[in-house]
Amino acid sequence: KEKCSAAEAEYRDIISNAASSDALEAARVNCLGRKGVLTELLKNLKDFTIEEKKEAGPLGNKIKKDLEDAFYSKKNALESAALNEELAKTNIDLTLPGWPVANGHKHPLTIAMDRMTAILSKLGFVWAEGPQIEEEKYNFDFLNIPLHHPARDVQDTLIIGGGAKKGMVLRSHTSNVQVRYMEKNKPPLRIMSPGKVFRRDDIDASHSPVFHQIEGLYVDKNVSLADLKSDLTAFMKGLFGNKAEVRFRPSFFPFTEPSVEVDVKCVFCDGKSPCSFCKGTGWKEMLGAGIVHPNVLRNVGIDPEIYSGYAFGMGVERLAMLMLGIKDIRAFYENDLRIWKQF
Ligand SMILES: CNC(=O)COc1cccc(Nc2cc(Cl)ccn2)c1
Repeated sequence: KEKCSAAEAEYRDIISNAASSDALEAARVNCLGRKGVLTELLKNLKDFTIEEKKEAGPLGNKIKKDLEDAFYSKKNALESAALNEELAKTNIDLTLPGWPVANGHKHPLTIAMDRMTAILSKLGFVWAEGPQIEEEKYNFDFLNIPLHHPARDVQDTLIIGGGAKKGMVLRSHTSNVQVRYMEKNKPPLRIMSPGKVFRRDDIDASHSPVFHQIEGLYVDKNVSLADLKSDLTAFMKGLFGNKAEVRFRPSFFPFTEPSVEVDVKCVFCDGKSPCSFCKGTGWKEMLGAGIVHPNVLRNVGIDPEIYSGYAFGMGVERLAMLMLGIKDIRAFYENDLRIWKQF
């Protein structure tokens, strides 16, 4: 009993004065290791009587446990002291938050395009694509746009040079896809053609030489303005919500007769207070449409006596600017993260 207490006192002293974890570990082995001082002392227990063991056993184990705890807590203290000393030397503040990980997201034009094509595909329109560099005949002639039509003037359309590319233009709408599709497929057909289109426009807040459009075309038997009105109303309600009000106004396009402009009631004002969105008219023009002109059907070999169809076209930037409240079309192409981080 005296020897154990003496050993305990001695090692408590060694522990409290231990200057390094190596010295501490060496002392632990000397005391509690296989050949340790205390281990050797406790081996004497086996020669004691049952009575003596009853008292000495628990006492010996308590001393052993207390010393183990003392070694352990001193080891912790030495290590954390060493770490704090290390940290004190550097000026790294470990409590600072980490760098925020910026989550990417789709470009707003892609978001707008996805929304429009998702609604149109639910309305049964199949996605069709075609060339951006197009023959004049598919961009103009087949669409009943006569040679003298201003749309064909060089100031409106980007003409690709002579040589092999003679008579080629950068398409000014995606109608070329519809024309090519009608040449190869017989009615009934119901297609949409999203894509990039080009105009000879100087870039400013509301014009860009490159922008995006979606066109739709439905050709079948007995297609009428009623089909056009119900389908486009569904499309507008899909885009602006079920409560959206839609208005059809007469218009003109060489490739449709009759032609209409489709307006949506202004969502920001009731049309009374002057609002920048609808210029106080209470309505916002969203897309153009019409019944496909019989000449166009004839040009692609579809008999207008048997078949009829409607078509429509809509700008994507226009919708994206409305959806996001963006005033300047150039924002879509300048990739200024200060803008796009807001969405
Ligand atoms: C941005 N686009 C607009 O404001 C108006 O676009 C429109 C209007 C009416 C019809 C069409 N497309 C079309 C295509 C064929 Cl193949 C035949 C007849 N029409 C595009």
